Amino acid sequence: MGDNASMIWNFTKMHGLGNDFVMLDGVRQSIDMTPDRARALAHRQFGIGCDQILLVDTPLHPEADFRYRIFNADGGEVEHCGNGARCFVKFVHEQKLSSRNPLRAEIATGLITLEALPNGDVVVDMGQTRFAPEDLPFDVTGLATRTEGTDTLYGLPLQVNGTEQLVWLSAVAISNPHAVQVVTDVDRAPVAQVGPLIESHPRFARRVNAGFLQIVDRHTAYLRVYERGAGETLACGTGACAAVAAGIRRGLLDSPVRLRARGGWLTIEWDGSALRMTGPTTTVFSSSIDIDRLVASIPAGI
Ligand SMILES: N[C@@H](CCC[C@H](N)C(=O)O)C(=O)O
Repeated sequence: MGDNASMIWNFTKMHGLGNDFVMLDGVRQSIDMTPDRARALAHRQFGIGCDQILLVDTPLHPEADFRYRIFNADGGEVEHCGNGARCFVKFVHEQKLSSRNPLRAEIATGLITLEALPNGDVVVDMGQTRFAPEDLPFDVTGLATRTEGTDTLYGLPLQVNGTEQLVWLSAVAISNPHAVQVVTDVDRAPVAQVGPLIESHPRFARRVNAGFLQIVDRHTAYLRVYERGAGETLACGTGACAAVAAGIRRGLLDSPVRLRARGGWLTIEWDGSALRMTGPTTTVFSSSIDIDRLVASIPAGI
């Protein structure tokens, strides 16, 4: 158990398809998370290194087994995390916080159900999917629109290398905001160049996760995501759900969809309301860290 005075935090490093996490048990140790602390833990050179931090805690909701909070590598707290949700289940079971299966977890936007399968994969009922621009929020005033299937696409003008390009985006909220574009070849998609322009575009008041989706056939797709607050990751679970929902609405995909992220494969099922994500999780190691010493060790401006 962590000692409050010395600020030693026990943690476990995990990943879901290479989207990596520092997992913290806030049930048996007292964790006061701040943006500075989250950034220090996530720092690839000075800290442990991760895309996100998950803080597991006792629930406030009477029907939940646990509550967990999610922090991006930039220190910002966010609504949802698909790969983190799967890691949460394995973490709770391995740390013997609970042997319950399925589990009910409280996240910032409500309750979700998660289940460990006999093969070790975890299936997550991802909760509400929304498509109205105000759900992200996405200010679409004056933007060109186009209808494809049952989806509305918004033409976002971007300056790329001094040239204006119109990028057609599906708007999807899986609690957290996603802007998905279809590309012909995900390996050649300009994720590093265009991703940050979309992620921080002023029309997305809370910024956005930018997805690049390649359709392979009606049940197979490839995806890369430039994540809000973390940059391109090897996989993004909510991004996968958003991309599949957008692909189905656009008439390009049918459920179930096998989706390949750079770090591996997920299965996404969507019947127009319930959205389920199934995939693996991995525990890397557990250790402990003096959080205040870590924060103090990072030079200003880095
Ligand atoms: N990697 C996650 C998503 C984490 C949050 C995201 N970067 C955001 O800011 O909304 C996933 O697997 O879903």
